[in-house]
Amino acid sequence: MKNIAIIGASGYTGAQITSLIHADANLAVQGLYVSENSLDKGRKLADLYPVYSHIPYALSPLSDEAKAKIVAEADAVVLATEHSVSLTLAAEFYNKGLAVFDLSGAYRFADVEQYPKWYGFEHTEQAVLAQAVYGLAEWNSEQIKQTKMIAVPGCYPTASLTALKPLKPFLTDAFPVINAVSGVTGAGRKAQLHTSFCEVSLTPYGVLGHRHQPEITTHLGQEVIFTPHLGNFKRGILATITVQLKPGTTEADIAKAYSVYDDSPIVSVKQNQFPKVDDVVLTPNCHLGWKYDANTGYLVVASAIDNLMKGAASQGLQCIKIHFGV
Ligand SMILES: NC(=O)C1=CN([C@@H]2O[C@H](COP(=O)(O)OP(=O)(O)OC[C@H]3O[C@@H](n4cnc5c(N)ncnc54)[C@H](OP(=O)(O)O)[C@@H]3O)[C@@H](O)[C@H]2O)C=CC1
Ligand SMILES: CC(=O)N[C@@H](CCC(=O)OP(=O)(O)O)C(=O)O
Repeated sequence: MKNIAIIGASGYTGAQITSLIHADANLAVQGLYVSENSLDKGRKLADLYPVYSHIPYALSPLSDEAKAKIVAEADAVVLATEHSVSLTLAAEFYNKGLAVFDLSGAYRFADVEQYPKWYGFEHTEQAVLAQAVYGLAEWNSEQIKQTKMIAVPGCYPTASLTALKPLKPFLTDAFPVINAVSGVTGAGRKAQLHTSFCEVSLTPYGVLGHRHQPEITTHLGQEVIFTPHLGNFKRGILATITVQLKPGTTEADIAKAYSVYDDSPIVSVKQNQFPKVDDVVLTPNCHLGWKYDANTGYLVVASAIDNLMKGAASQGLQCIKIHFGV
């Protein structure tokens, strides 16, 4: 049995991963934590989310005593906190010997120069960063076993990289074009004008400047054009990707490339049939669908995930289970 502390447990991804860990026979919840001055400290998770009425734990403030208790009792921490909070907490717990599963972007780039540009801070924890592995579970399982610092990928990069990585041998210099729509939970639980009911419609944002563009580029090893959109639904991401493949690439080549997922219980692939967000919401699954025009060399592949599940919490759980071998 592995004991897991969840920090940021009152947020959308934190509550989701709490429910997954609570349901797992090989894992136990050491405790749920929020910031020291949180308005929710002392409240039960079930009071915030009645859907989790079966989960008995209350939210504790992350005081120095709470941190000492985590170090004494837990095997790992999940950080479901914003990037700058994860930056320091990850190093604190990693340096005390715990495994760290960070859902934020604070450890996803090996190159420290990316952080001021995309996250607005200097990376102050370079020794820990050097140990970090990108937790794209289907691709990096060996490294996830071997390090205690796992940077769980972002939601859009998970959808995009799962679709594009098998195609790597067939890519040319032409940038894949990724158009992706996310549900509003992607922006987290805190109140913000642009995510309020009357404001949400369907619109692109972060055009030619979203931090997930360099994340996808880095972990694909190829430049991409990435345009996210906010849609008027709660959960889920649909990424539709258009890419021109090397001359001579055949349908059989593409089918063979995607057969890398044949044994995956999570990723399923269909030819000439496209996924729907509703079919993956509340599941850990990624559904891919592709169609290829051999005359022009253009391939369209669509990738659907639940942003809070495969895009964060269930991928975090995959990483925990791979890391601990449970
Ligand atoms: N939402 C999504 O679809 C995805 C999110 N992510 C990433 O996961 C992380 C969490 O996102 P999300 O769940 O949406 O965020 P939320 O805003 O919903 O939740 C943030 C949580 O962090 C807590 N928190 C804030 N400050 C501190 C602190 N100093 N110490 C301890 N806890 C703190 C908050 O509680 P309180 O303020 O009351 O203390 C809350 O529980 C972010 O880095 C996000 O970028 C990654 C993939 C997908
Ligand atoms: C709809 C929405 O706002 N989505 C978030 C992405 C959430 C996520 O995956 O991101 P991290 O890289 O922050 O972990 C955004 O565009 O910033």
